[in-house]
Amino acid sequence: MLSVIHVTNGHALKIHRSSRTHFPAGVATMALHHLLLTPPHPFSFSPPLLPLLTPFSSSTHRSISLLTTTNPRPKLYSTALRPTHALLQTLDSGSVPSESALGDFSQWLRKNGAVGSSPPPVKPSFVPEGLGLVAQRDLPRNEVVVEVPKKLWIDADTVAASAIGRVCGGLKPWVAISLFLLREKAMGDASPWRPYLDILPRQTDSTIFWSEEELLEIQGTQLLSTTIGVKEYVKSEFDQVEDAIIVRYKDLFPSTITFLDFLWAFGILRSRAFPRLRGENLALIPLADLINHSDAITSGDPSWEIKGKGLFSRELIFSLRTPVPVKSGEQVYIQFDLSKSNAELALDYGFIESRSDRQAYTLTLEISESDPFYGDKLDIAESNGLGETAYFDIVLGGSLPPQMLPYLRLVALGGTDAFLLESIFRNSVWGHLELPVSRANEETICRVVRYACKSALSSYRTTIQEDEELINGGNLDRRLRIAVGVRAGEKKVLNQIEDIFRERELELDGLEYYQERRLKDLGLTGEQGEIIFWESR
Ligand SMILES: C[S@@+](CC[C@H](N)C(=O)[O-])C[C@H]1O[C@@H](n2cnc3c(N)ncnc32)[C@H](O)[C@@H]1O
Repeated sequence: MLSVIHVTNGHALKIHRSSRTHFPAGVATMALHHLLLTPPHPFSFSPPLLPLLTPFSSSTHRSISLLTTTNPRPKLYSTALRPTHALLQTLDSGSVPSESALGDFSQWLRKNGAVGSSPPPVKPSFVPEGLGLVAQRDLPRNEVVVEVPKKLWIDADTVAASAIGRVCGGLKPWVAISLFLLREKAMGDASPWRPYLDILPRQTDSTIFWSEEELLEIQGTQLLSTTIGVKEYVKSEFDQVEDAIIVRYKDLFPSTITFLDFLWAFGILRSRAFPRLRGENLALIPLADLINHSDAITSGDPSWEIKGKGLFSRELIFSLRTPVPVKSGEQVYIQFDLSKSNAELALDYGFIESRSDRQAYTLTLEISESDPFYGDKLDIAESNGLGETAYFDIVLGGSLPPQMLPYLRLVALGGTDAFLLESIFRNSVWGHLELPVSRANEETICRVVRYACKSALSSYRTTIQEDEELINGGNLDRRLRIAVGVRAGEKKVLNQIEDIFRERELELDGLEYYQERRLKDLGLTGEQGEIIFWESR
């Protein structure tokens, strides 16, 4: 899968395109295993998938055909019920429940004590983003808007206490909760969760739900590789659980559960679980999960907490606050996650932002196993918190991650510079790598990175200019807007990286390298860098 660029000193520097959201066959399982098990981390979605130097591969196309949902998007609105908000009219109505379903849900919440004070500060309502929470009076900053008792959460405890609890014991929480949701859904009226399940969208605009045609709009992007990787991961989890649980305990699962059902459940959990309620703590919190995201909320502080209530604080409740004052009739919003890139927002939630620091590209660098200095380089990388593969997220307008240049220099190290790999330098080598090592080494990294960027840029179907014309023209379908925004953002970051290394290449003659620094330290160079000779009589 990896593209290998041969460098002059006889060993190979592997560099390939990747994304924080890429999943190669080999590491997909591991990386994705953490997907819902760990809190979001910039690198939790990082493994490489598509080689940087090859165009969109045919195997990728096969993966898309295999995994793309072909579900027609159902229309749930009658014309009469269609909301009048301008944006809502352009929303795919398949993602919005009926008014009667919303009424039943509100009643269910009241019955189960989930609305808090009376009258409730917010009301679940139709909003441009589907459903949302609308203020019923002026709300000051930090006012609690929703309190949901634990008995209404859907988490591992809910599954354990249910009829399928005894067969879900060893499953990952997200897999167990997915099976629970699908079984309860199939039970219809017999399920106490029906009012909640009925208001969940059939799909979001997450790229995991895009058609093959829609995915073509992100051809060449890291987002596409990630999306395919995620779907492959969900498929592999489904295949396992299908044999081990669904078929084996047929009596517990009276209706067929398909991969697309399972993917729906995955998408629901991914888009609705609050960031710290993932992994082992994964939970769906009905009502609170109707809160939408706004980029106008710039504080990263979580707007919620779990606290004890009732006699001796025994009952746990999920409490959601408004991070800013909200006027009556306006929607309450929170900030979902400041650290997510547009690709992550698109994958998890199905929207993106225009802020430049959401536009990112992940370079994946690797120490080749065929490198004659593989062992030494790996040892040095590991001593500095990196590994055989390292992922570097580069943000539009931001500088290169501090460890990227030393790692690049390490990977490219060889020839007459290889002495730095000897064990006597082990404690100081990283310090040396933080500065240019030699002209040959610095030239190699510039050449390789520039080549990698150009190759990546050549795999997109459109130019930045074409994308910008589309964006400025307006009237784009929501998914196309996401596609165009993400592909334009990736290309801008790639151009930025290319520019950095082009400029550096022009400065190669003016840089100070290891040998000059060393001579200087020993007092063997003059003011102008000339070498001082001693003549013996
Ligand atoms: C936690 S749920 C919020 C409730 C959701 N609107 C619904 O109808 O059930 C997150 C989902 O809401 C939608 N959403 C939230 N904030 C959004 C925004 N700023 N722009 C577009 N869609 C948004 C996306 O579909 C996202 O996956």
